[in-house]
Parts: sequence; C-alpha cells; structure tokens
Amino acid sequence: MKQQANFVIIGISAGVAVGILIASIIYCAIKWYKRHSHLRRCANERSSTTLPIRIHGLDTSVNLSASISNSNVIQGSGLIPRSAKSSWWRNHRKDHFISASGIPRYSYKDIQKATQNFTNLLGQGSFGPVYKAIMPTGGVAAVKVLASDSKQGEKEFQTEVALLGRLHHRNLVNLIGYCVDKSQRMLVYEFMSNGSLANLIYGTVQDCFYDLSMGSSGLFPECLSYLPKITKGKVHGHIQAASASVYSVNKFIHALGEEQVLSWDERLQIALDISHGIEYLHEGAVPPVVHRDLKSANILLDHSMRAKVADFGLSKEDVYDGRNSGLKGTYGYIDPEYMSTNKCTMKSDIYSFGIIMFELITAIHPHQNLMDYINLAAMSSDGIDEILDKRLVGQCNLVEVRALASIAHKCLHKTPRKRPSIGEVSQAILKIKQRRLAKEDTMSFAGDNLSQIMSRLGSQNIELSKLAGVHEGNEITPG
Ligand SMILES: Nc1ncnc2c1ncn2[C@@H]1O[C@H](COP(=O)(O)OP(=O)(O)OP(=O)(O)O)[C@@H](O)[C@H]1O
Repeated sequence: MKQQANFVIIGISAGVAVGILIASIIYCAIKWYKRHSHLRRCANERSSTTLPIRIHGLDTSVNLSASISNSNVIQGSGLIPRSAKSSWWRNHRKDHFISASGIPRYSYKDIQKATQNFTNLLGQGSFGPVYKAIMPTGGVAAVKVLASDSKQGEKEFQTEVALLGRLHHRNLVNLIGYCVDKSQRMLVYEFMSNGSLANLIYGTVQDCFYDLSMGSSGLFPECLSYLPKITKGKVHGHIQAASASVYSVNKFIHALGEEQVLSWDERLQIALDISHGIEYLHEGAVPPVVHRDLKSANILLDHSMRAKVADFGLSKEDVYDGRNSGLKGTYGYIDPEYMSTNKCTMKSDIYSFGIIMFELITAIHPHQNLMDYINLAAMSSDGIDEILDKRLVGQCNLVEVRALASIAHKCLHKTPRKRPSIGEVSQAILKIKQRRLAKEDTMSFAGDNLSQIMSRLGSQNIELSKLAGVHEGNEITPG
C-alpha cells in the first residue's frame, strides 16, 4: 500500500516536472518568436528607409547599416564602397553615436582636437568657416562650422544629416560625420585637396580679391603692393576691403605663386564628373534632390582632379516636393524662369550646370557678364572660339570645345522643359570623350601599321644590303 503511494507520488512529481519542462519550452519558444518577429519588423522598417539607388540602370536598395559591415555591398558605377572611405570612418571610436543614417557623431572636443583648436582654415562660406581636420586615425577631413546664429534648428540639422548620410556617390562630397554639442553644429566632409573649381578656374588670386573686398574701406597695404603684378588686367577699378583676416592676406600672397592652369582634358572630365553627381541627385536618389545652388564654388576637386558636387544639403528645402519655396541660389547661376515663377525644378539645376560648363570653356565668371559673351558667341557657329579661355588657345581640340558649348547652350534654354535632362547631358559629354578615344585608337592603330611597315622596310633594307655585301664581296675578291 505504502509502495503504491510512493509510485503515485513519483508519478505525480514526474508529471509535474515534465509539465514544467514543456511549459518552459513553450515559454522560451514564444519569447524567441516575439524577439524574432520584432527584429524582422525593425529590419523591415530599416530597409524601408534605405535609399533605392540605380546601379547600371537597375534599381536596387542599399541598406546603409548592412553596407557598413559588408564593404562590398555598394559597387555600382558611381557608388562609393564603404571600404573606399577613409580608415577613420571604419575605426571611429565606440563612444561615437551612429545616427540612423549611419553617420558618426563627434563631440565638440573631438573636433576641437582634430582641427588643432580650429586653426587650419580652409575657407569661408556663407554658413561659416571650414577647417582642415586630422581625425584620430590620421584621415584628413574638412569641418564646416555652422555659424551659431544660423537659423537652422536642431530638427532641420538632424534631418539634413539624415538626408546627407544617405546620399553617397563618388561625385558628391560625402558627409562623413557631424557634431551637435550644445549650440554647436558642425559637418565633417571628406577632404578635397584641390579646393574649389572656382579657385582653379579663376585662380586663388581673384578669389582672394573677393575675400578681401568683402569689407568696405581699404585694401590691406601688404596686398596693395602686389596689385599691379597679379591682376593681369582681370581686376579693374578700386578694390576695397575693410577687414581682411590674416588668413586672407596669407592666401593672397601665397596665390602670387604659379597659377595652376586646368587643361582641356581636365575640364572635360570635370564636366562629366559634375554631370554624374547631378545625375545621382536627380535620377538616382529617392526622393530626387534638387541642388538649387550649383556653381563653380560648390564643385570641389580631389587629389586626382576628379570633381565632386558639394553643398547639396545645406540650402533648406532642397528635397524637391513640387511646392514653391523661397528663392535660393547664387546670382549669375539662377535660372531666370525660377526667378520669375519661384518654382525650382531639376531644370533649374540644369541651367546652373550650363553656366558652369561655360565657365569651364571661357574662364569668365558669371558676375563678369558671362551671359552677354555667350549670347554674342551664339551668333556664329565658331563664335565660341572667340571667348575661349586664352590659356587654352592652341592647347585644345576646337571641335570638342564647340560640342561642349552646344550642350551647355541647350541647358540654358529659356523654356525649362526644352532643356535636356541630366542623363542626356551626361551622355552627350561622354560622347565627346568617346569620340576622342576612338580617334586616338584609330591613330595608334595607324601608328602601329606605320611602324610595322617601317620595321618591315628596315629589315628588307638589311636583307638587301646583306645581299649587296655578298655581291660586292664577290666582286672585290676576284680570282
Ligand atoms: N570638403 C572640403 N575639402 C576641402 N576644402 C573645402 C571643403 N569644403 C569646403 N572647402 C573650402 O572651404 C571654402 C568654403 O566652402 P563653403 O562650402 O563653406 O562655401 P562656398 O561654397 O565657397 O560658399 P557658399 O557657402 O556661399 O556657397 C571652399 O571654397 C573651399 O576652399
């Protein structure tokens, strides 16, 4: 009887234990399922915020967070593989908060240290100064310090970082970090060692004049003594400046050295690079982005003279939503249609790009009546030759110059819808390059043939002289 009771107790205990085991398995399974579905939901949410990017004509989605761990994910025609980014991008310190867009956030102290306490000034823009920075792992960057009185609110800044963090292309100056610290707002960009296209076309000298003449009373005495030497007839009239910084003066004096002249090949490549950058903004990014302030000062060049479009995020409301917004842009580059209707479209960017192409051809600044020269040149088929940058005369192929001028002209069409799309512009510029390459190929082929013929003739000549030698020998040694 007692034994029977023991069996019952053991049975019940075993049953309870099995029950507990089953219950805990079910509990764990439910928990795992819930966790798993949550992760899946997060992943879906994230992928819905990724940027569909066209690779070789196909639409594909690039998940930025995934691309950080897998450096080979982005390998489109113009897309930058993360592996190509500077090493500090990958090796950023753990305490750097990575925003939703995957852009590392830096503290004020980090930036202060990287810029050696904001001493190495690269330039001054309307948003504030730009400093060179050496990041902790040795990578070089450019830090744009937004003026603290900037009307950009916290939210706009964050939105901007989120937007910029999602736009990556080899022809855009990439945002690689940012700083929000108390009232400080800074943007960290990849460093472009050859500066802006405006500097390269017009020379730092002229750019310095703009810097120096921003004030109103008198030019720095140091600079005055250099005036006759440097202007070369470019800068006329009395230039006045109130408060030139030591930086401006140094830059000015430094600029007296040899001016770098962009070759025609470089200019053509720059035009193609810019077109690819805009093509990505207009036709690759979703939603499309209208730059709204395309100008030669916003085109930066890297160490190998490849051009990248900059400042595509700082002008407000530049994501085109079809609605009207305040007039943005720079005098001389603004589409007249946009000015009269206040409607900014992609075709307004095309107009500004047309102006930049004419700057590349003529080295005439839009503030120096470039439009008048363009209209004059348009009166004859070779009119553009008359306004070609003097430094290119005899140094370039005029057929190519005219072809680029003709594309640029179409971009300036009065009626926006009659202007070509950026895709069409890229194709047309590419054709100029391809035509040249094909010609070079033919010439080198012809060259090859010629050298083959010459060497064949040479060897035949040797054979003949050998024969002649034998013959002569026979004659010299008679009997
Ligand atoms: N990523 C960069 N790498 C190297 N230099 C830079 C970089 N970004 C800006 N600079 C330098 O800083 C200068 C000022 O740049 P910024 O973009 O602030 O102004 P901007 O485009 O010249 O004028 P605005 O702000 O009126 O459009 C540039 O002319 C360039 O010389």
